[in-house]
Amino acid sequence: MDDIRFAVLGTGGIGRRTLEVSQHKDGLTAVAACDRNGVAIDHDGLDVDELLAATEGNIASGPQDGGFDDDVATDGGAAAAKSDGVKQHGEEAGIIASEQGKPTETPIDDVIHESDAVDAVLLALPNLEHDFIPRVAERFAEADYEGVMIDVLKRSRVIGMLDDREAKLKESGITFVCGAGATPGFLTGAAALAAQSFVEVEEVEIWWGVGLKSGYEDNRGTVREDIAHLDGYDIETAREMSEAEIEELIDEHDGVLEFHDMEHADDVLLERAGICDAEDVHVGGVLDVRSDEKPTTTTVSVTGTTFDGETGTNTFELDDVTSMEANVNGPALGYLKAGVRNNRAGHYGVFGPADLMPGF
Ligand SMILES: NC(=O)c1ccc[n+]([C@@H]2O[C@H](COP(=O)([O-])OP(=O)(O)OC[C@H]3O[C@@H](n4cnc5c(N)ncnc54)[C@H](O)[C@@H]3O)[C@@H](O)[C@H]2O)c1
Repeated sequence: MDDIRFAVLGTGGIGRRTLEVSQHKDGLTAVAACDRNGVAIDHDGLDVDELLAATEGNIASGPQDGGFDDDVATDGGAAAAKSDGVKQHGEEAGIIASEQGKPTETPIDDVIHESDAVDAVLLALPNLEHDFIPRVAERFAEADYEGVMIDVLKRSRVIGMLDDREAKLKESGITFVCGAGATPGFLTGAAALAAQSFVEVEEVEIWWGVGLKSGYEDNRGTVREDIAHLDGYDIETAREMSEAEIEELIDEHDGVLEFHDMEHADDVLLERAGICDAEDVHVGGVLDVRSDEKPTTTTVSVTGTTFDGETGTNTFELDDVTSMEANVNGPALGYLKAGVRNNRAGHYGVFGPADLMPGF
């Protein structure tokens, strides 16, 4: 495939790693990156090493602003976080610490402005407002962007919000690949593949384990969103929590959070690919922020009936040594490349990870 020029929106825990992993893949050139405070653009290719070094331990994390009609980078809770002494927040954080970065109040619009020279945009933005990512997609469509957009969002309900905008995206020439991280994403694709033995799928069980000790500082955005899946919490309460409140909650659980029946889009993404009903998909897992070792092995189990009447369970298992960062960003970039192949073939609209696997 020809060289792919790509942009990353959001250079927090995930976006930084996307840039890093892209250096190990053929044909990918990062030409733009932004966070809430700044933007870096170089059509000949960003100096990724410099950008990563400048933002190491210094990401502009925290809840995104709620301003949907523009992308004014208000502090969105970062001031509260700063007063808690968390180093990666504050006015000087993130991309503007890089010599390639420029401060801006309109980081996403600045990337949209350059999007004629961009083949793919990876959205590693927070999902603490359900329609934030769909609205960003719409803004690219309104600017007649032609190319790929891909996100690593988790919440089931967001897929419908993207589908609602599909006509606009198609008209613009956008191939939007949604839910293409680890889960949903990698594991959704694995479930679609595992389902091929069966003519009828009864159940899909996804059980993940993540150990984040050395990556905890960099992944606070993800941890905050995961907290919204605990009993008694939702996206609004998680968004409003101070860093101190999050630490308190983590202390109460001795650093280990266990999740059941998560609203993960694997369910709707498998249903829209015709594999099973959304209600037959169950996602849960264990997050340990005090150990690098996975607290449990990540597995995908697909139970179904074969054409000749046998009932069986196909299981896909990740090695415990593969990190969350490897399992989100490798697949995200793989799905980005699959998206570009489709876009160049004129396939526009909204696609899930299971749509890019063998059909069912
Ligand atoms: N599907 C999966 O397997 C999977 C796994 C991990 C994380 N995620 C998701 O990835 C997303 C990113 O997580 P993270 O840990 O990198 O978060 P983070 O908080 O570390 O990073 C978010 C980035 O977005 C930027 N940002 C916020 N508001 C912005 C705005 N208005 N304009 C421009 N930039 C803005 C921030 O400055 C930051 O750089 C989350 O939604 C998380 O749930 C998905």
